[in-house]
Amino acid sequence: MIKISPSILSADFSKLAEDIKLVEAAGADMLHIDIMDGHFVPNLTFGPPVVAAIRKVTTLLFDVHLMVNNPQDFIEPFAKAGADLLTIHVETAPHLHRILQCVRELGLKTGVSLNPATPLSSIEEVLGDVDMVLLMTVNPGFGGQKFIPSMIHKIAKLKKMIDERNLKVDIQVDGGINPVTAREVVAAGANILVAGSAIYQADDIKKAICEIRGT
Ligand SMILES: O=C(CO)[C@@H](O)[C@H](O)COP(=O)(O)O
Repeated sequence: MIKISPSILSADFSKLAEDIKLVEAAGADMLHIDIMDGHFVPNLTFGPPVVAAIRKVTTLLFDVHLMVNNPQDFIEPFAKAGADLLTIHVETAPHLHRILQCVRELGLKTGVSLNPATPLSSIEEVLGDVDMVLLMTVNPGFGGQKFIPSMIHKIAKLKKMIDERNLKVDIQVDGGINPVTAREVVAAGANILVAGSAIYQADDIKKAICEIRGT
């Protein structure tokens, strides 16, 4: 089953609650919330108070993607704000195992994310400790970028690593996902697709979600 996680980075922030309800009504499986700090990535987005505020308007699972330096400082605040799944970038966490343990102890699902240039070998030792791996298919920071085709091979390689170890780990992809690239990433092994502009810029959001999911 392919799951769709619309990225609110592409929503209209002046009517964020409304835009979240739109994707919920259109059949989204979860909500992708990009947390950017202006250091790890060259952009700024939301802090815990915004996440706590939107927690009141939807029951969608909150898929919180931390693109911040010092992620250990933000785990508890985002857990309290209502995150369900917290994804940490491997590039930001020298003590990755400890951070993931901390996320799990707070009762949240754990994700680990890799930038396009970061090799899969960096997560070999924690693959058994995560619920999800998020492979960035663009360089993180902005919506509306072009999918990087060489990421298809990386997705397939990760799928093989997971299957060979008989693990149940979701593969999420994020960046440049539209109905065309969605087919390619799913064929390679991805099962959770994040999409921002392809959903929020569509005339018919429900149709866009169905087309990306392939239903
Ligand atoms: O994390 C990011 C960008 O850094 C994404 O979640 C974007 O929001 C995806 O946007 P599209 O590429 O789908 O427009």
